[in-house]
Amino acid sequence: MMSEHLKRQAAAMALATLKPGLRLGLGTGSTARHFVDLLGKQVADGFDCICVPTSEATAEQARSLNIPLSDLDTLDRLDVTIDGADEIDPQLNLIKGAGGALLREKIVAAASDVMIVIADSSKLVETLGRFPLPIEVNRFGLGATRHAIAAVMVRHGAESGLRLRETAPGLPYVTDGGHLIIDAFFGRISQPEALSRDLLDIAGVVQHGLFLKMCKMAYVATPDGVRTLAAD
Ligand SMILES: O=C(CO)[C@H](O)[C@H](O)COP(=O)(O)O
Repeated sequence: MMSEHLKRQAAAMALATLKPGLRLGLGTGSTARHFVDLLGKQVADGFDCICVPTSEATAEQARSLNIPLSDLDTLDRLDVTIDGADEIDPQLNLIKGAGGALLREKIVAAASDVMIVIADSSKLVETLGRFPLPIEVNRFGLGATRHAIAAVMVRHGAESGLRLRETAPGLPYVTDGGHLIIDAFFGRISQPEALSRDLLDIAGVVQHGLFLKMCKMAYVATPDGVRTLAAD
C-alpha cells in the first residue's frame, strides 16, 4: 500500500540519522512499527543502542527482533525518541494517541533530549483538531470526568462531542496503564496551550494527546520524497 511505503521511507530516513550508542525511545503505531522493524535489521548487523518502548506492543515487537530494551527506572534520560503522530501542525505541535499509547509516549518523549516524528504527508494539518483528541482518563469517576471534559469542550467551541473508545460495542478500550480513553471532537483547536491546561485541570484526566513544543524534527514522506521539517 502506498501509505505503508511512505511510512517506511520516513522511518528509514530517521534511522539513517542515528549514530551508534544512543539511548532511544521507540514509539507506537504503524509508522513506528516500520522504524522498529528497520532498527531490528540494523541491530542484527551489530548496531549498538538501548531502547525504551512506549507500549507493550512495541516492546513485544522489539523483543522479537532482539533489540536491547531498558526502562525509565534504569535510564533517567534518553537521547532521541522516534514516534509517529496523528496530526502535525506547521510548528510541529502534534495530536497523538490513536494507538492508545499517548501516556507512555508522552513520558518517553519528555525524558528524551530530542523527539523526532515520522509520518506520511496525510498527517500534516494547518491547525490541530481534524483528528479527535484522545484523552486518557481514570476509570474511577468516569461520568464526572466526561461531564467536566464536555464543559471544557463547550468553552473551547467544540463542534461535535465525545465518545468513550471501545474495542467492541460496550467493551471499553483499556490502555497499557489500565486507563480508558475518551476521544473528543474539538474541530479546529485555536488555543492548544489553554486547552491542554484546562484538560489537565480535570482530576480524572490522566493525560491528553496534545504534544505541544515537544517535537523538534519530523521526517514526512510524500510521493516526491521525504521532507525534513524542523521546529523553530
Ligand atoms: O500516537 C500514536 C499511538 O498512540 C501513534 O504514533 C499515532 O497514532 C500514529 O500512528 P500511525 O503511525 O499508525 O499512523
